[in-house]
Amino acid sequence: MSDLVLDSASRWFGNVVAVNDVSLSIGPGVTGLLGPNGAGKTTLMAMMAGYLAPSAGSVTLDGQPVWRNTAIYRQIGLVPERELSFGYLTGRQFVRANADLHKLPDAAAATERILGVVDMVEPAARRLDTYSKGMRQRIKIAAALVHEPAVLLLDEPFNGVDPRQRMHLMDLLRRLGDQGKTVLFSSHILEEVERLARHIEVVVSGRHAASGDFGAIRRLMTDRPVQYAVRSSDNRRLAALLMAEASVRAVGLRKEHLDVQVDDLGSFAVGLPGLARQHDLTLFELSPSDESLESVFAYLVAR
Ligand SMILES: Nc1ncnc2c1ncn2[C@@H]1O[C@H](COP(=O)(O)OP(=O)(O)OP(=O)(O)O)[C@@H](O)[C@H]1O
Repeated sequence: MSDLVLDSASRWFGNVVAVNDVSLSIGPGVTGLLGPNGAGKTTLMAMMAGYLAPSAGSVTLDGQPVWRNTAIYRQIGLVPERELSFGYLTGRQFVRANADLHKLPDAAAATERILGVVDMVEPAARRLDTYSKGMRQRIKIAAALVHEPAVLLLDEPFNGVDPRQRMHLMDLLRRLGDQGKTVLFSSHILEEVERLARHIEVVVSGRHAASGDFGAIRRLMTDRPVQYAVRSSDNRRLAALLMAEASVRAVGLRKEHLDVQVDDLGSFAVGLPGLARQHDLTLFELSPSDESLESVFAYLVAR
């Protein structure tokens, strides 16, 4: 099974609400936790791993509360975003220390086994401070998996990792998901999440904003109204023409340009040049005015 369930979970720090009334359920396979910086992803993962108590609501694994539950800690591995602070240890010593902390009956064998899984047997004799970013991620994953937990949580595992190592890491996580582990990784990059996750949970400003497979999330993001700045040889006349277009939701006449809110991006972009030509207008500029990821997320929250 291995279902992680958050039920109206909140976490605040003084008067900062980092996680606000989040309810969601994460099962076996790979799930992506998508959200912009500061959305509360790290706080959510710390609560899921039992490192932080929820201020309200609950976090359970297969019905058991995670917080202060040693039996449940054995079922969970967390790969934090922060860098390793034991650069003087070899990869093998670092993983072994984690095996010892878990009091594994054969810590040496468990260490060798997991070094093999993450493909780090050969570099394991070297010090951590000689590793590339991708290798550091893999050794952190080995340390989080050495006790064979059913759940693996990874905070921004691909940040700063080069493309080849990223593929390697993605393959590893995919394999773990296929083996039936519950794998949850956070990211602020939609493309990254789309490539790997069977299921996506979106959080924005501490709130749960959306949930679904990548098709559903992509549709939510591309079907949203988009605002364009348009400049032409006669903005006033173009505004009147645009108002009659089905794909246009609103037009604002500014000093130098038009703000055009578009529902259907595809047909607007295809139709605009023809419309201008037909009425002898010249287009000088067509540029999206709110394409930041933050605005996409803001739309999802406001729905
Ligand atoms: N220990 C803390 N004390 C005070 N505020 C905190 C603490 N931890 C997190 N916060 C605040 O809670 C909010 C969510 O932070 P969190 O780190 O969980 O977000 P995030 O989505 O992981 O972002 P990032 O990817 O930038 O780390 C932020 O406003 C942050 O400043």
